[in-house]
Amino acid sequence: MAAATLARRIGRSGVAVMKFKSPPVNSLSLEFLTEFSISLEKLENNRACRGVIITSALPKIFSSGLDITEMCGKSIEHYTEFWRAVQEMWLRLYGSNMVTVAAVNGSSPAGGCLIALSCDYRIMAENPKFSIGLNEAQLGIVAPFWFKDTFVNVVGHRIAERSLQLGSLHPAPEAHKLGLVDELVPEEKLMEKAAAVMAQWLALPDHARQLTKTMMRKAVLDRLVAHREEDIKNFISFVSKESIQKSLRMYMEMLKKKKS
Ligand SMILES: CCCC/C=C\CC(=O)SCCNC(=O)CCNC(=O)[C@H](O)C(C)(C)COP(=O)(O)OP(=O)(O)OC[C@H]1O[C@@H](n2cnc3c(N)ncnc32)[C@H](O)[C@@H]1OP(=O)(O)O
Repeated sequence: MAAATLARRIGRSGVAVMKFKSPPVNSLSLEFLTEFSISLEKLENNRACRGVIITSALPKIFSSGLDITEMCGKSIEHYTEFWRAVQEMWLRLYGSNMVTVAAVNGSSPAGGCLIALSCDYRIMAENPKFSIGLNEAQLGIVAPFWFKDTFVNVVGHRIAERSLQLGSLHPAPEAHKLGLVDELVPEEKLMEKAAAVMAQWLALPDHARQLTKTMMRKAVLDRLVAHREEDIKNFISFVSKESIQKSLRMYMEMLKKKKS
């Protein structure tokens, strides 16, 4: 892979630490997603690895979500490959047998939030400037059903419905109040806390924890597996619309203008 997006380390405790490192904002490009899925697969197949802590090596950003440039002005073939990579990443992470802990050390909109939601436990730095949420509606796009299902499974139907319709990005304290993240800690204590939570989860017998996790998540995972090709077609048809392309271009321009 050309870009070193991730670093991995498996300690004696059987815990890997994955650090997103794709400047400037850890956006989820096709290359990033592919590398992330391959790393997850390798860890999953490594018997020495029982858990993974996911965090960012960049200051202030966990992940800025899907790379919007991958969804702008590209070919049908590219959209197909990109969306399959997004699906693959989620199927691997949400369906992982490992204990997965997100140490959210920065903002985490949309696809970045999905990554955190797909873990077993979320700890966020208690900085009110950091926000998290599925803000797709703000971009004029719609979070697919499996993003929504993952969100509902974490916060419940009512909170998910309101937050999704409004495309809300919740500052860390609000995200904690809503149950979107499980704990807030000072940023400098994030990794120490993640390791302590991991140790607590790993104290249980793997088979019992894994079967329970599968029981809780199987219906949602199976739904995407059964409708994967249809979901790709829906994505292509949606993202190819001129009105959606215009919304995405305007959003990118707004991001650039914000700087000047
Ligand atoms: C049917 C479709 C379903 C799709 C499902 C999911 C959709 C998504 O995940 S869409 C992505 C949603 N993400 C966002 O809305 C976040 C957008 N970004 C931001 O709000 C800010 O960039 C952020 C808070 C993350 C960081 O702020 P800053 O530290 O101030 O950085 P900048 O805003 O200056 O950004 C630096 C640089 O990165 C570019 N950028 C940011 N986000 C993305 C992105 N998601 N994809 C591609 N590029 C991104 C930004 O434009 C800047 O570029 P330059 O101006 O060229 O430096």
